[in-house]
Amino acid sequence: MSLFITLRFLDVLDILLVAFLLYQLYLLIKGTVAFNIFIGLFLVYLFWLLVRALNMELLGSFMGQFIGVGILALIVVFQPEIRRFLLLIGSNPQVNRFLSIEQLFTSGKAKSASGQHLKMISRACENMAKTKTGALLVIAQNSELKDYIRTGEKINARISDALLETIFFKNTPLHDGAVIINRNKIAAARCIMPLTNKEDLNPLLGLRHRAAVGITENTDAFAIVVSEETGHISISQMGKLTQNISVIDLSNALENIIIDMDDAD
Ligand SMILES: Nc1ncnc2c1ncn2[C@@H]1O[C@H](COP(=O)(O)OP(=O)(O)OP(=O)(O)O)[C@@H](O)[C@H]1O
Repeated sequence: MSLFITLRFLDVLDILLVAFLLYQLYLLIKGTVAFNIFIGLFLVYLFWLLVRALNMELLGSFMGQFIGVGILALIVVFQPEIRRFLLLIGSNPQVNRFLSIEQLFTSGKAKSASGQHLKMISRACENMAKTKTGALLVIAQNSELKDYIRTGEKINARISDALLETIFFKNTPLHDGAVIINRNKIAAARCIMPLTNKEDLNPLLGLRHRAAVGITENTDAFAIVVSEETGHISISQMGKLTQNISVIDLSNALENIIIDMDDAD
C-alpha cells in the first residue's frame, strides 16, 4: 500500500474551486444574519458527524431526518443570498457583453447618446447635494424594475437635471421615495424600494440609504443617494454602499455602468 496520497491536477483544481466558492459565499453573507445561520447550521452538521461517529443510534436517526431535508431548508433560508449570487453572475458585464448580440451592433451609438443623460443625472445630484435636497435615484440596467415602477407614479419623461431637481424639491407631492430611471426615461417617482436588513451598515444611516442598498441587493440596478442631512452623495451597487463620493467619482461610476440609453423617444 502506498504511503503517499496521489494528488492529481484535477484534485488540486477541485480544492481551489471549493475554496473560491466558500470565499465568495463568505463575502456574500458576511455582515448579514445569514452568516450566523450558516455558522449555526455548520455546528449542527459537525454535531451530527460526532453523533454518527459515536454510534448514538436514536439521536443519530433523529438528526439524520433533520439533515435529510437540509438542502431544501438551505434553499429556503438562503433564498435572498442565492438570488444575489445568481444575480452577480447574470449581471457580470463580461457575461452580458458575450450574451448580448444586440449590444454588439449598437454599443457605439448607445454610448455617445447615454453620455448626455448621465451628465444630467450627475449635474442634478451635484445641485441637490449643494442644497441638501434628499434624493434616491435608481437606474435600471438589465432588470427593468417593472415591479418597483408599479409602486410609484409613472412619469415616463425624458431625463433632465431640472426635472429631477423639481421632483425631489422638498414638500412637492413626488419628492418622497425613489425615482426610477429606465433607459433614456425617468420612468417613475415615489417608488418604494425594498429595505436591506444588513447589520453592518453605518447605524447613522436611515431608510433612504437602506432602500438604496436593498434595491441593489435584489436587482442589478445602480442607486444614487443624496443625503438630506449631510448633502453627501453615496452610490450602491450589488448591495455595496460607497458613501460620500465626489461628483467626479459619481460621473466615473455612471460611465462604468452598462445602460442602453438611446435617443429614441
Ligand atoms: N422603502 C423606501 N423606498 C424608497 N424611499 C424610501 C423608503 N423608505 C424611506 N424612503 C425615503 O427616505 C426618506 C427618509 O430618509 P431617512 O432620513 O430615514 O434616511 P437617511 O438614510 O438618513 O437619509 P438622509 O441622510 O437624507 O436623512 C423618506 O422620506 C423617503 O423619501
